[in-house]
Amino acid sequence: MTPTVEELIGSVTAVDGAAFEQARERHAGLAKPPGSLGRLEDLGAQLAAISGTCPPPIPAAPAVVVAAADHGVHAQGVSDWPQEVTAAMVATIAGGGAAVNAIARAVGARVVVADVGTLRLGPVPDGVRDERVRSGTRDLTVEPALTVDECRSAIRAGARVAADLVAGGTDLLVTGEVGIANTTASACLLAAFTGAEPAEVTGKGANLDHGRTPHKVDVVRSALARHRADTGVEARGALGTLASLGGLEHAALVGVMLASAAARVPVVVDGVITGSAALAAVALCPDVAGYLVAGHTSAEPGGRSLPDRLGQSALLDLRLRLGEGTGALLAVPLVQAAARVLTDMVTLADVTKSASP
Ligand SMILES: Cc1cc2ncn([C@H]3O[C@H](COP(=O)(O)O)[C@@H](O)[C@H]3O)c2cc1C
Ligand SMILES: O=C(O)c1cccnc1
Repeated sequence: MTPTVEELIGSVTAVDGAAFEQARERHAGLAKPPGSLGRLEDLGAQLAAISGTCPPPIPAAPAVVVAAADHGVHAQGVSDWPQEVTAAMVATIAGGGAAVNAIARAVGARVVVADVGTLRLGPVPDGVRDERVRSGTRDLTVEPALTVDECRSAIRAGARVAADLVAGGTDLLVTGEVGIANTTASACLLAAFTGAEPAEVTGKGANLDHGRTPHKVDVVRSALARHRADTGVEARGALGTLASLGGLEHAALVGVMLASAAARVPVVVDGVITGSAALAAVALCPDVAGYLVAGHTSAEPGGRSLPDRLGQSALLDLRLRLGEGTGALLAVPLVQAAARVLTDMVTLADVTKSASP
């Protein structure tokens, strides 16, 4: 039985501050000038806090969950791509030919693509996990994109996928997504959860014609106005806000993050889309924040929203703006290296012992 959203939230405990301090102390004594491994030292300490052990386990079996769904807001002309591209990309990922597959192979990660709500007439193809909640969202400029019940179902779907992976040995989760028009829903979530102005978090997504970005900003602004007039972010709470403005893939990724955190498994977060889902997850369950690693800084305008909220610098900045989990996957070797440093290195005392005559 999949836990309810409240049960999922209740099963997440804060990361272990004592293990964090132990890792900090260990780093100070390793065979290097203290602090010289910079961001990698912070990451190693975070991994220790997540596992509650120092040294932390070295992640050996990473997996990316690519959650896929369509968006009613596409009707507002916010993407230059037809919605059929979402289902086509899902099939491409299942066939192993997308960017996420190439990069996952390079870093030794498993790829799981889950359809949580693409527009499709036929059955979900082989190799795609069928977790469909409904066919796309409603137009979020007109009405809430999802009912709270639909949002809960999508969160639970994502949690099921993550829990199954963890049960099968996955020890590092990576978030990915596809969904034409989902950078618009993401901009709405980023603005709602950070208080940023729509123009600060709305970009060209998958190459929206430059002249149409101001229209996309207007769409985000009117969606936020509609949402506030409906009931307001405060009144609806994090779940209501996610349902009102988010996509099925955003909600599913919230479930992935909750279930991973509940299992004390780190989650590497990708760009603005999975980042906006992460902001929703943290708003729903603040203890999730300790389990999240900002994989890279997306080149989209909202690329720094999640790293800033987590108080982290993202691990990579490669000017990526694709999604699918690509940037987060590229950061996987850094996560493994951060754990390995704490496991493999000898201490400064060992070095000075061997230096003495
Ligand atoms: C062929 C193709 C592959 C993609 N893979 C990820 N995205 C990315 O772009 C989409 C969001 O951009 P927008 O909001 O502008 O539609 C999402 O599917 C996202 O995953 C893709 C987009 C396309 C076109
Ligand atoms: O940062 C992302 O996740 C992103 C940016 C543009 C298009 N698709 C995804």
